[in-house]
Amino acid sequence: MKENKQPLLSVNNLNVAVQDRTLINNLSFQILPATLTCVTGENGVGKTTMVKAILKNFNKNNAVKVNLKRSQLQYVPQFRNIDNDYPLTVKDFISLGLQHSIIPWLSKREKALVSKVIKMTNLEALAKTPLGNCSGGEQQRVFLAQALVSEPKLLILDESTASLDKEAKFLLLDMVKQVIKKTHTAVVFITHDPVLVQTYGDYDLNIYNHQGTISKIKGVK
Ligand SMILES: Nc1ncnc2c1ncn2[C@@H]1O[C@H](COP(=O)(O)OP(=O)(O)OP(=O)(O)O)[C@@H](O)[C@H]1O
Repeated sequence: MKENKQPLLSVNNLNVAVQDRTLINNLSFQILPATLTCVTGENGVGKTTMVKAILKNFNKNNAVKVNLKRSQLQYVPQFRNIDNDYPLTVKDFISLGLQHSIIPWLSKREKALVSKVIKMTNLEALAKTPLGNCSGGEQQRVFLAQALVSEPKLLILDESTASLDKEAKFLLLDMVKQVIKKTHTAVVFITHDPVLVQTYGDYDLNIYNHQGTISKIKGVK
């Protein structure tokens, strides 16, 4: 696939606030295709609120310029409580992420897409398992897969590895890197884990003292 170097997202002097409190002043950065940008900073600096501000301002003004359709941006949120008796199978849960056409059943193309994503996220053996029976690490892979079936160009992962053990964190990020390589999707990954930032990140968008600074991670070409 030929790489396009046009930014998918340009944030220009965005002020991020909750109620009357400004969390980040004049935030500016760009996201290029096929890159992994880590968003870092202490608890409460405004990382999740920044993502919500981007979604809220999506192409409404100059502060958030986006070179994609809304359906091409997927956000995997921080918390999802799946009860042990949650009945949907992994495959059915992933299919819910399809941008549905008018027909109520899955088309041939949609079925093929779901199968491709299940393979890509290494969930073949769990496809018929109820999601409630999956481990935390497996569930995170399923959430990733559900976001991927809509073929996003930009994927935002909010602390997707927070509850995972070390091995599962690395497995998930290995998978994310493979997806980036295969599909040129750009990933924005909110994380508190400096090892993951150094191991997998191309860029670090660090929020500190109400300012956001983006830098290339050492060793990245
Ligand atoms: N709807 C809201 N109303 C009032 N305050 C809010 C609201 N949402 C978030 N906040 C506050 O805004 C601040 C930033 O919250 P946010 O969740 O964006 O931080 P964060 O950097 O993502 O934190 P963490 O790393 O702990 O997830 C916090 O002080 C939080 O309490």
